[in-house]
Amino acid sequence: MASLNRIEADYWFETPGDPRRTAEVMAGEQSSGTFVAVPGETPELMARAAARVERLDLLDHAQAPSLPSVDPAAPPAPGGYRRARLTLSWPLETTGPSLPNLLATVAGNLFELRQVSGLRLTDIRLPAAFADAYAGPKFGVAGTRALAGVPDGPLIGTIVKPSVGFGPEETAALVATLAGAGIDFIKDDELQSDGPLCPFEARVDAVMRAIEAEADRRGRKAMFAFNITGDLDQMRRRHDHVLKRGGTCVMASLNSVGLAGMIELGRFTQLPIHAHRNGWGYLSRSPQLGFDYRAWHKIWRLAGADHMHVNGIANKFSEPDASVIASAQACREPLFESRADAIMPVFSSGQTARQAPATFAALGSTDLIYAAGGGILAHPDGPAGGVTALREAWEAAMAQVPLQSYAQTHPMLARALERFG
Ligand SMILES: O=C(O)[C@H](O)COP(=O)(O)O
Ligand SMILES: [Mg+2]
Repeated sequence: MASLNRIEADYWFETPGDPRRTAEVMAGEQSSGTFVAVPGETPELMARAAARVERLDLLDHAQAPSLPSVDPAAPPAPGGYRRARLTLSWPLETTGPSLPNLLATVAGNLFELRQVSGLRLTDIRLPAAFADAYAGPKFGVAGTRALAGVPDGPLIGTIVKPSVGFGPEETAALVATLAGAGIDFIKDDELQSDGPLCPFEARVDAVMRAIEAEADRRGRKAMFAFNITGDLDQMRRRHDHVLKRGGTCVMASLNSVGLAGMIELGRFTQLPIHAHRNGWGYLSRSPQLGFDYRAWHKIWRLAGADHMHVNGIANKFSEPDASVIASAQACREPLFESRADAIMPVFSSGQTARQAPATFAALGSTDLIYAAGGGILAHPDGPAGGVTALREAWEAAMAQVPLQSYAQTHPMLARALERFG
């Protein structure tokens, strides 16, 4: 982010009223003002504390409001619903470099304002004081590669599936097979943490025995992201247990642990944090409401996320490919000029060998974790065949050889293409 002494936030919004007046309402609501003038809101106070409208670009009109209004029976706005792009700024002095208070400021009581019929936070830019206050990712791309022993190329990964139901030993047996096949990365599914069916510590112990045994043979330790999602004490205890057993990654569900949870984990951790974004749909699925990933991910990355989920090309959800790639590219851009803080985008959701070429072509980089759950485990020759097939798919993608041609001399890839056609 550029060097600034004000916080900046970009929005897309839609309004039945005058866009300039709406922008001023947003700035007022989120700084010194309220719905009516109050004593003390002097020009001097506003000069030091008020949010400022930095830029307003008018866009198209919509015939109908994108979001329901307070009075659904109200007649349509005579001139239609004007859309606009807006940049607001705030003096750093009002919030200080505090992520939770930043969130309440740039994404607080805005989305429900009656003056808007659509509102989306599209980006944020922060003063360097935030870089002093938050260390950001401790491992990022380089640290993850070093711990996983993968100096270049994608990290080929999977998710333990069935997501829940296996006990510790069944999980470890699957992990032994995957590690034996040369996988780089495995994660718990977000549904698996510390239930009685698969207690956390027993799972870590069994899985790490399998991983260490394979690491002794191969000289390279597969990275397993153990899901430590819980309250603060639980997360600290689980982190320490993973560390003690030689594990190299912990995972947390961002929307479950919340921002304070992630900040605390970011400060505490001695391991990379694999940040799962489950729940993202309720923050983003309507294009006229919520967040762009570019804005949202910056907050969690600054809090300490080293890997962040971005969905995947031709995913099993509803997100278009262009949006997935924009998210992944955002993870690769530095947050601050003063430090290298790129993080690993995690492509995951219905990924198979098939999407490797398009992913590589669109991203133009192999700094990613490519995690295929069903796409590895449901391979006709079993999970080991799935790992081999996915690696072959990426070899083909990087060499720009069509998958079908490469499959002629790579039977595991050929079987994957048949299975996931
Ligand atoms: O947590 C995840 O990333 C998903 O469970 C992905 O699973 P899938 O590869 O089987 O879709
Ligand atoms: Mg999952």
